Amino acid sequence: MEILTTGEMEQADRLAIAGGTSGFALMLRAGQAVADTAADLAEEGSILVVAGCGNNGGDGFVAATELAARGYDVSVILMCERSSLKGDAALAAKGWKGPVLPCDLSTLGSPALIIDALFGAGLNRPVMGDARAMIEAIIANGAPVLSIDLPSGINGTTGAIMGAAIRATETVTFFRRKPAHLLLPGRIFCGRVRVADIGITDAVLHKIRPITFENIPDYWQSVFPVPPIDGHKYARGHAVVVSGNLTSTGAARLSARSALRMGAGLVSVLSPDDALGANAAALTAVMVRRMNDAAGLAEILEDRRINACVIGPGAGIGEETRALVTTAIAAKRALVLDADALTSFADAPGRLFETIKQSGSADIILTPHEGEFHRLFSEMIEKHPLRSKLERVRAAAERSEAVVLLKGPGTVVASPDGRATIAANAPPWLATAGSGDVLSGMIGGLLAQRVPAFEAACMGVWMHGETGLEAGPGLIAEDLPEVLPAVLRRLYDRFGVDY
Ligand SMILES: NC(=O)C1=CN([C@@H]2O[C@H](COP(=O)(O)OP(=O)(O)OC[C@H]3O[C@@H](n4cnc5c(N)ncnc54)[C@H](OP(=O)(O)O)[C@@H]3O)[C@@H](O)[C@H]2O)[C@@H](O)CC1
Ligand SMILES: Nc1ncnc2c1ncn2[C@@H]1O[C@H](COP(=O)(O)OP(=O)(O)O)[C@@H](O)[C@H]1O
Ligand SMILES: [K+]
Repeated sequence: MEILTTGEMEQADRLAIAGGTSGFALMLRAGQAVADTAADLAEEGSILVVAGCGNNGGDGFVAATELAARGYDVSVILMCERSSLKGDAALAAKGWKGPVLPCDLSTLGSPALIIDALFGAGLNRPVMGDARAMIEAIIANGAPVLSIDLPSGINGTTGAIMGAAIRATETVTFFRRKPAHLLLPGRIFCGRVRVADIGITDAVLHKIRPITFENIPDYWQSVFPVPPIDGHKYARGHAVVVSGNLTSTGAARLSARSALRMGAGLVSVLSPDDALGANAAALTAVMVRRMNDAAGLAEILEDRRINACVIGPGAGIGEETRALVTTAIAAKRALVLDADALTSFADAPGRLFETIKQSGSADIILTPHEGEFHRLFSEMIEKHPLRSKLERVRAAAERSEAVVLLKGPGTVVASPDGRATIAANAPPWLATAGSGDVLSGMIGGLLAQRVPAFEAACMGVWMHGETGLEAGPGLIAEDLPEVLPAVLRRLYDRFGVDY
C-alpha cells in the first residue's frame, strides 16, 4: 500500500478536485468518517471538538454537525475568530448551528471524547503560544482523543514532534497513510490508525507515482519465491555465511540456519581453521567449509552455484573483514553486509561505496542498526541533521548505491532508485541479542532464491517481524528460525499457493 507525503496528499486532493469532486465534498466525507469513528469510541457522554483555523478544523466542524445530528452532546472550541475561517473550512463552520466556544483552556470539562481538529497536514512550524497550551491541556485532560488526519503537533511527512503533540487514542486519516502514521515517534502518537475512503480514486496514484510503501506482503507478493514442482536444491540457491573465529561463531550459525529455513537449497558456514571444530559440532543441515582469508573466499566463490553471501555477524572488525567484503563484491554475488562488515569500514566508508559503485552490482544490501548507520553515514547526517529516518535511509541508499535497511522499531528499507518501505509489524521483544543475525540470514536465504535485493530486504524484514510475533514475548534469537515455517505456511495460504 502506498504511503503519501503531505505534499503528495495535497496533489491527490487537487487531482480529485480537478476530476470533478469538490474540495468541500471531500471534507464532508472526511468529517463523516471522523463522526463514524467517534461514535464507536464514545457510545455515550459528551464530545468536545477542538478546531484549528485550517481545513483540519473544517473536518472537525463537519464531524461536530454530523454527531449532533445523531443526538450526541457536542461542543466546539475554535482556536481563532470564526470570521477568519476561509474556503471549505468556513463553509463547514456554517453548517454547525451550535455555539462556538472561544479558546479557553478552562472550558474543556470532562468529555467522553475529544476530537482533535487543530492541525493536520498544514502544520508548518513548531507549535507555540495558545495552540501549544491547548495541546498541553488536551493531554492533561485525560479524555480519549480521536485525531483527525494526524495527532496535532506531529509532522505528517517526518513523524517528528513539532514542539508538542497530542497522543491520540485513534487517528482517522484519509485515502492513504502518511509517513508519520508509521515512522516513530509519530506512530506512537497516532494510536490505532483508520484509513477512510473519502472518494479519491486510486487512479490519481498513476499521476502521483508514490515511491514510499508500507512493508506488507501485498508489496512483494509478485516476487515471493515458491519452489517449482520440478525443482532441485541447487535451483533454490546456495548461500554462504562467513563465520568469525572461535570466540564468535554463534552469530554466523544463527544466520545460516535462518537462511536455510527461509528456503535456500544449501547453506554453508565458511569457517576459519580455529573454529572449524566448534562450527562442525554445532551444525547438521548447514554445511561447514574451511575458509581462512579473502583468497580462500575467492576460491570458494569460483563455484558459480554459490549465489548469495552474508558477511558481518561475528566476523570481526578490521582489514581481514574488509578484504572479505571487497572479494565478495568483486565476485558479484548477491550480498548482505551486516554488523562487523559495516563497522570495518567506519574509518573509510567511501572505500566501501566506491567498491560497490565499481562493481556495478545491484544486489548488495547493507543492514545497519542506528549505531552502524552513524558509523557509515555520519558525514551525510551532519550535513542534514534533521532528516527523518525515511529521508536518511533513502539518502544513504543513494550515497552507497546499495539497498540500505536501517533496523529498529519501524525498519526502513530504501533502494538507490528511490523506492522505500516502512515496516510496522515487529514487536519490541525482537530487540534481543542475535536477532539481527537472524535477519541477515533470512535475507541471504531470499537472495539465494534469486529474489531481487530490494524486495528480499523488505520481505526479510516483514518475515522477521512476523517470526517475532509468532514466537512471542520471551523469545530468544534461536526461536526465530524455528517459527519461520509457520509464517511461511500462512503466506502460502494467503497467496493461494496450492501446496
Ligand atoms: N481538499 C483538501 O485539501 C482536504 C483536506 N482535508 C483536511 O485538511 C487538512 C489540511 O488542511 P490545511 O492545509 O488547511 O492545514 P491544517 O492542518 O488545517 O493547518 C493549517 C492552519 O494551521 C496554521 N498553522 C500551521 N502550523 C501552525 C503552528 N505551528 N502554529 C499555529 N498555526 C499553525 C496555518 O496557519 P498559517 O500557516 O496560514 O499561518 C493554517 O491556518 C488535512 O489534514 C485534512 O484534515 C480533508 O478535509 C480532505 C480534503
Ligand atoms: N523496539 C523495537 N521494535 C521492534 N523491533 C526492534 C526494536 N528494536 C530492535 N528491533 C529489531 O531487532 C533486531 C536487532 O538487530 P541488531 O541490533 O543487529 O541486534 P544483534 O546485533 O544483537 O543481532 C533488528 O531486526 C531490529 O529491527
Ligand atoms: K489533528
